[in-house]
Amino acid sequence: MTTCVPKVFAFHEFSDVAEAVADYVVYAQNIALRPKESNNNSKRPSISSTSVVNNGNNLNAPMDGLSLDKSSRSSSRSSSTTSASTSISHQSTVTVNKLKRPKEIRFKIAISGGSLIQVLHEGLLKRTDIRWDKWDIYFADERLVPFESSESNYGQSKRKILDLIDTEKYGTPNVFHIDESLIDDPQECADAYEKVLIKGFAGRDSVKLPMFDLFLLGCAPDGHIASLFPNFQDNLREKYAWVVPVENAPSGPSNRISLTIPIICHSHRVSFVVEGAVKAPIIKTIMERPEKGLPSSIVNEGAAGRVSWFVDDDALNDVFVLKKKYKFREVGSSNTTT
Ligand SMILES: O=C(O)[C@H](O)[C@@H](O)[C@H](O)[C@H](O)COP(=O)(O)O
Repeated sequence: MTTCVPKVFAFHEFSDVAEAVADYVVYAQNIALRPKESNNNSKRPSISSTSVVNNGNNLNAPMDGLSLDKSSRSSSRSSSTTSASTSISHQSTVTVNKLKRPKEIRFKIAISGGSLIQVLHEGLLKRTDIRWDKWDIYFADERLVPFESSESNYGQSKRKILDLIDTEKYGTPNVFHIDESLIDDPQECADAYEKVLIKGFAGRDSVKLPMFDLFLLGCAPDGHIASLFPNFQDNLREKYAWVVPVENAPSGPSNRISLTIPIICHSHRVSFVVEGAVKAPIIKTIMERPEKGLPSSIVNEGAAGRVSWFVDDDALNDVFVLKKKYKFREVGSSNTTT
């Protein structure tokens, strides 16, 4: 493995980490939403947007009128054939075909569990420039426990972030969580979540691999990221599956599912958020000994140039790495290239 040096943004305090991460999230959001939005708005057919999961309540609703699933697409095709007999419906069919149903631009983000949820709670909820109604939120991994458990990544993010959004003001994000009824069967659960991803990204990237605008990860003291553990080589080497089942995890709930390394590394941006002295030894290994092949080192290498670390000074104690000062953007700005 070659040595890849990611950007490492260092902070004195936890609250500074939270503010910078929130700033970076908004920056990624603005980049994702800005470029094509003005092009598409004028041409967009009047098909209204409906959430897949509004705060996680309904996984089966259609994603939105502009990103139809396969069955919806084929039914719209067949209705265009049958409606060709009247000039009005023919006209509207032609219009829709001409416009090729431009996809609504969404900000697609994956988040992990653990302390990251608290970081996002502190950083995001006070921002006034988050366009929550444009967010599609997925989970980097999930512990297979009931949502009401404090160990559930979705459950925690719902309680600490999603339920606290002022949705009257900012709208409601689409939230894509696992199927809670499958928590006793990791393989089934992983397969079902992969289907959720396929549906959510259909058409966007030809579904070769989903491309998240931002993939947010923590890193545990044992070196696991998402639910990819250092010694689980099969999972770390997985090339084809987007989501893998994890059994007998060495820490926390033993059954989990996790998005895989190729999905993480295919993201536009990948950020690690790590704080606390307890993390210093593992950060030292990740940064100084990439040849050990810890999951984070694999991502540093696989997504080279797109990886940033938001770390407090405690977690960087005795770590030999070039620290950068994080430069806050102006609200609404997306004019930097980090
Ligand atoms: O479900 C999980 O286990 C998490 O998604 C995991 O990958 C987390 O990010 C790390 O364990 C770090 O957690 P802490 O930040 O709480 O140490």
